[in-house]
Amino acid sequence: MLRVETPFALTAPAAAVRARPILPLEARGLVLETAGRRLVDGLDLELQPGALTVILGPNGAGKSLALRLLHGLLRPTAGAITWAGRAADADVRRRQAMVFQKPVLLRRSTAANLDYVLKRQSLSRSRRRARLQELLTLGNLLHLARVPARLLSGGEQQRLAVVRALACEPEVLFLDEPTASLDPAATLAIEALIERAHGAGTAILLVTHDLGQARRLAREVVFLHQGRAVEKAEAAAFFAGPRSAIARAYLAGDLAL
Ligand SMILES: Nc1ncnc2c1ncn2[C@@H]1O[C@H](COP(=O)(O)OP(=O)(O)OP(=O)(O)O)[C@@H](O)[C@H]1O
Repeated sequence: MLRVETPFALTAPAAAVRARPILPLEARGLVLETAGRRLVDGLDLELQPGALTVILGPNGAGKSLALRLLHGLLRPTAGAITWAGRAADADVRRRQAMVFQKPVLLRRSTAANLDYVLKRQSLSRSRRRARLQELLTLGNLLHLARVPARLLSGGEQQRLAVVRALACEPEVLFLDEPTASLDPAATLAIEALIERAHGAGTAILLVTHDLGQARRLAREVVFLHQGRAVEKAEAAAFFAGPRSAIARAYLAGDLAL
C-alpha cells in the first residue's frame, strides 16, 4: 500500500558528470500515515556531504520507513525532502542507492548481478569488463563469479548486494540493517566496504541495532523514537552519554521502551 516504486535501487550510469551537488539531503516535518496510524511523525533529518550517520532506535521506531522515504520508495503524507534544495528527480535517484537487510538479488550469477548495473552505464566493453573485475575483487567474490547468486551464503549475498550498490558510484548510500543476520566476520567485511565507500566520498545513512557496529562506524548518531528524531549528536558524545532518557534506556538495554 505504501510502496510507490519497486525496482532495484541501482539504476545509475556510473561516472555521470555530476555538475550539481545533491547534498545536503534534508527532510523536514516528514509524516507517514496509514490506516489512521502515524508511523513517521514529523521527522527532521539532514545528511551532509561526507556524513556517516547511524540511525538507532527501538523496534518500530520508524527507522526503515525513514530510509525508504528518503530513498524515494515511499511518498510522505506530509513534509518535504530536498536534495541540495530541490525535490528528487531522475538525476538524484540515479546518484543514490540502498541496501536492504535481505539482499534483493537477480536470479542470475554473481557476475551477472553486477553486470546488470554496469550495462546501464555508458562504459566501453573493456571498461565494463575491468569494472566488473574490480567489483568482484572488492567484494571478495571473484571465486564466486559464475555461481548463481541464490546459492551464495548470506554473507556472500550481502557483499554482492553492497558492491552492486557501489557499482553505480552512489553519492549517497542507504543501508537498512545490512548485517542483521550475519556472523562477526561477515559483518566486519560489510563494515569494511561501508568504510571504503565513505572514504571514497559516499555519504552513508545506516540503520542498525548492532551497537558495536554503530560505535565502530558512526560519526554522527540520530536516535529515533515513535517516528521522530529525538536526539542527534556527534557519535562519541552520544555514546559517552545520550541527552535523552529514551536513548539512555536503549543503550542500557532497557527493554521496557
Ligand atoms: N507497510 C506498512 N503498513 C503499515 N504499517 C507499517 C508498514 N511498514 C511499517 N509499518 C509499521 O510502522 C512502524 C515502523 O516500522 P519500521 O519498519 O520503520 O520500524 P523500525 O524502526 O525499522 O523497526 P525494527 O527495528 O523492528 O526494524 C512499525 O510499527 C510497523 O509495524
